[in-house]
Amino acid sequence: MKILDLLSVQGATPRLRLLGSAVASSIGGVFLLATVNLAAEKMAGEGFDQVDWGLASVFVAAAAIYYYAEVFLVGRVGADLEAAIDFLRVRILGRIRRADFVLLERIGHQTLFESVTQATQTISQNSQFLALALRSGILSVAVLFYILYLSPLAFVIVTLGVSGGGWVYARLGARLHRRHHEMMGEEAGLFESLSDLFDGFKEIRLSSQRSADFGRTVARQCRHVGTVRLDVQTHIFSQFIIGQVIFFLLLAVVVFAIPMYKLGADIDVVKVATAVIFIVGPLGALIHSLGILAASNAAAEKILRLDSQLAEMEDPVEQVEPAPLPADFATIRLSGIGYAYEGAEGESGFAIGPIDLSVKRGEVIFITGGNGSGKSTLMKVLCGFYRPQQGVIEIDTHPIGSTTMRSYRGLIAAVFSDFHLFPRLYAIPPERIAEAAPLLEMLEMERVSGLDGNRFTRIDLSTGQKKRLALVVALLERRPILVLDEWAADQDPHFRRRFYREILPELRRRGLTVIAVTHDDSYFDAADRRFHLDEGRLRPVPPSAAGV
Ligand SMILES: Nc1ncnc2c1ncn2[C@@H]1O[C@H](COP(=O)(O)OP(=O)(O)OP(=O)(O)O)[C@@H](O)[C@H]1O
Repeated sequence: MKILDLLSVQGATPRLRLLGSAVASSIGGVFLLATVNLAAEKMAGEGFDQVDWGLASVFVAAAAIYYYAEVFLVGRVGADLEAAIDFLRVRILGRIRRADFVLLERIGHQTLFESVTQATQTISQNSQFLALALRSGILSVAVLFYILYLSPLAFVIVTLGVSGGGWVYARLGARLHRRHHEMMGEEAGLFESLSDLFDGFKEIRLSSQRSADFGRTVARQCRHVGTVRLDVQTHIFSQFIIGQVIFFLLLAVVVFAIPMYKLGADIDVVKVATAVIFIVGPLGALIHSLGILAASNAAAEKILRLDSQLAEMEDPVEQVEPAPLPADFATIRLSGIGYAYEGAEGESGFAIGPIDLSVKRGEVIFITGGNGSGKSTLMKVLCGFYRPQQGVIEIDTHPIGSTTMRSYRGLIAAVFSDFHLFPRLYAIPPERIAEAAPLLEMLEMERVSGLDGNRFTRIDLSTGQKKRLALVVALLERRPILVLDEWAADQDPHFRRRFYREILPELRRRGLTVIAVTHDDSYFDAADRRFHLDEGRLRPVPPSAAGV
């Protein structure tokens, strides 16, 4: 069971603790049953005015063992599972941070998100059912052994009855599970339609035919959800009733069938009947919790699979101590750089290169190119996310390889076209945060947002405004190379002008090397040099050339 593997992720102790307390709780339970039976037998033989204090003490001790083992079991398993989930979550987040970029892109955002949030939530919410299932299973087996002790024949009969009943009950449970899934699917469809109603409100209002058709579709969905839900509730109720009937049948076999076939001499019917009544609770709990545990088990499998997948994806660059690069470097050089995506089966993927580019420190370089010409791909190679399959990147005479890659990445600050603005500043020392105010002013953001400690006071802004804040963060990092991918595309004409005519020259004055992807042909003169990318090939554009 994957959920048990998950429990042992930090060592075998939690698993042993779980097993130990489940066994203790079951022993307590069986002792309770045996003492009641013994006391009843004594009373039947010696009269009702006799209290056997010895047996009463055993009963109290068994009850105490049962109680404490149960409390410990449920509390401890929850805590152990929670600790295992925390441990794995942190490990997975760390492995994501250190994973190879290309492989991580392949896994996809959705899988990562589901595994780290939804799957862990499913396990946390149902943690007590693991304890319940284990304790109920052991207790049921222990009671069966008690019946075996009372009479081997009764044991065979009850075991057959319990197995048959369990099989019928489990089959009903599987059908219920399927219907439950169906119901969740139908409900998800209904929620999707509801969010369509809000997101597509304008489109729906614009066309009365679409509005009427949408209304009919949603009404049909509502009716269907209602029908499936009713069916699920009926299934739950009939499963419960059938469970009760199976139990009564088992009791009838013990109380009527055994004496009828004159087997009573061999069997103490009253004691066995008490044991059967006693076993019903744990059996019901076992079947119920096994159904719920299936969901936790699937969630545990998902997390553990992702964890081991990520373990194999660790970027080799993260495993070596980075070698430093000269802080006062003069040139970044790309020589014969080539990178190709893996294509679909039998086809070759998009490729860039061979690319030769040499950028002097303090230069402002523009890169232009049509849609799909490979600009973002080149930026990812330049930033060291994609390792070039051919050629070499050099900082002065230092080639960038596994040992220097982390130091190289540390020279670059960037705002990508699909940038993310973090609501707080990470790894910016407190004394440098004061530099944010003039930067916010330079980017005309001082009245829109600001910093409260290391958090932005507002980030629910337009894309252009968020990009300005992302540039503030990039500049606060004080790295010598600034990479901007279509940064000005979302700015209004006034600010775009300000960016090319005032901000870029100011960045140049500060000594920053700027490599910017841009389409703004009115401002091409703001660059020291311009290059054009066409189907993955980079060529220099003479200063006199207008447009592309
Ligand atoms: N992860 C990927 N796997 C396979 N192919 C990719 C991947 N990312 C991009 N491509 C392909 O590479 C080509 C170049 O994409 P890229 O994003 O580098 O171009 P771009 O010049 O930045 O385009 P745009 O200006 O439209 O953003 C496209 O054909 C794209 O489909």
